[in-house]
Amino acid sequence: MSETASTRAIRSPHDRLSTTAPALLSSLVPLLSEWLPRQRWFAGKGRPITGFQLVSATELLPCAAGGATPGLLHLLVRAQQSAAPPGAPQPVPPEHPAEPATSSPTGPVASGDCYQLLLGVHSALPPQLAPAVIGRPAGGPLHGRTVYDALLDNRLCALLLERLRVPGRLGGLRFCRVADSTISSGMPARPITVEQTNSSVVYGDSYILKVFRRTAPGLNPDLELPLALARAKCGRVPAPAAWFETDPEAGDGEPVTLGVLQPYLSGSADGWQLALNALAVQADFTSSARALGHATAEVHTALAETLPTTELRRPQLDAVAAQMNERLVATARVVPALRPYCARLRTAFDDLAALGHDGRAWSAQRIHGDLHLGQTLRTADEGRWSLIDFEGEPSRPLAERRRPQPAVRDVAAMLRSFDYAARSGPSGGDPWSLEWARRTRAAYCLGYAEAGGLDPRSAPELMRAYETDKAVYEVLYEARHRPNWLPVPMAAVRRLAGAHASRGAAGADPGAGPDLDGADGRA
Ligand SMILES: Nc1ncnc2c1ncn2[C@@H]1O[C@H](COP(=O)(O)OP(=O)(O)O)[C@@H](O)[C@H]1O
Ligand SMILES: O=P(O)(O)O[C@H]1O[C@H](CO)[C@@H](O[C@H]2O[C@H](CO)[C@@H](O)[C@H](O)[C@H]2O)[C@H](O)[C@H]1O
Repeated sequence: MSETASTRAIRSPHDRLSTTAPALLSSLVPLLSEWLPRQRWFAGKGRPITGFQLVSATELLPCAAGGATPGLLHLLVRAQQSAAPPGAPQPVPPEHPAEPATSSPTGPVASGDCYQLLLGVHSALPPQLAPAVIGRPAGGPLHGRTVYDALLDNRLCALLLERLRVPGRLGGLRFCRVADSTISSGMPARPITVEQTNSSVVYGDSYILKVFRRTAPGLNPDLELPLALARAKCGRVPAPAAWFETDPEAGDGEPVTLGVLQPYLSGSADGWQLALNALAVQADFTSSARALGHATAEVHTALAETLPTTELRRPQLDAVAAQMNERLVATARVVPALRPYCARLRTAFDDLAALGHDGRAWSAQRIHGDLHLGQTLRTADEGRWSLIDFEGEPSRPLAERRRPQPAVRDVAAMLRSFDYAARSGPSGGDPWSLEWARRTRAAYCLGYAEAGGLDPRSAPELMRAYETDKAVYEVLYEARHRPNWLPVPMAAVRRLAGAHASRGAAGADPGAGPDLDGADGRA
């Protein structure tokens, strides 16, 4: 296993780590090799780790031996991985190559995903932190002490909040606070336990800090877009209060966004749970969906007003269609069940490309990029919808996620989510649930158009192409993360492929198409 500690990037307020970086990394390698692949947020599951590179290390609290209090170490570690071992079942490969590594004047930096780790270091770990243990290094500067996931230690999480309250630099990190935000001190910290892509900690009932786990150079859209929306006075997205990033003056290249603190919408419920609750008692969801359509359109309008927009003409539409096609081919290579539908699904992408052939232009803007019911919160008191998690699809490269795109891509993604809800749960996929999905989808589109968004019914080719692309993404996502869920996007694949067949054979079939009809104001 290879190990590289780029000492240039190792910063410590006490400059202790810079001299011990290689020994630190060597002592952590056996621990991380075992612990990292077990984490929900580890993106490279199924491929053996062949080496580590220590990109940066910062002591946030001294980790000196013999102390009664824990130390806190911030690390950025690149995990190098090979393909699956010979003879092992082939894992679903990553959808994209690892994010490009930051260049270094000392030479090329090894490729591989870069992860953010916050490590607690303690001589005598309290028993309640046993689930957080990573291991005990057998040598190096932390020899004999217990290293553990600091984001599960309320005391260390509280310290992180203190750092965010006071803007400034520490080692290789920079802590930033929005000018008019008031963050009180001493709020109790608790990690959240829901399934998520990153790791989040709630402070009191006031703030939530998301710590990005897989990092990439550049501004994370989950900071960029909420900041822009706050500037535009859009009240649909919690406005960031503080964040931290790598300090561009301490390292190379662009800052890497590492974590964002935003108001916690206490007592709110997420749209996924609300939709499942409605389905469980056969309740109507159209008024909620219509209101969610309003919220989505408001966010899109604000994004288009504050951030650059562009136009998609023939060359751009051709490129988008080609990219969708590539993803289809790549997914079918590893999910054989998709293969019989590829030819008919491809017609959706051909129709998208054809839109550019008559000289028309379509507008593109910054969008959410991974909109689904789990990214929506409805407040308990006012019943008002908010949108969260603007990171985009986590498996796509950052540059792609930050590109302007047609806003209907978010609409199509949300329509997929209503379909997911109707096909999950005990009665998933029964006729009543499917009719629930059809009405809910229509109400959402109606709300979106009412609040000024492009009426999705006026862009059926765009909608079908983006819905198909999303279903293909979901096929890969489920194959990789939740194989039991694969039938859900596969049902959509059959429907969307059937939409082509019925269009060719017998004209429009409302049961098989993108289901945009029926928005009859019953919401
Ligand atoms: N501002 C907020 N207020 C209340 N809960 C939130 C807020 N932001 C996130 N959450 C909760 O945290 C969960 C994870 O947040 P999310 O941003 O989706 O993280 P990830 O990108 O890691 O999946 C959400 O599903 C939601 O339950
Ligand atoms: O966790 P993220 O928010 O980053 O998003 C990823 O995981 C989602 C599942 O948690 C996944 O969403 C898919 O499943 C949802 C139900 O669990 C459903 O509502 C969505 O429509 C469906 O796409 C999302 O695609 C993925 O990027």
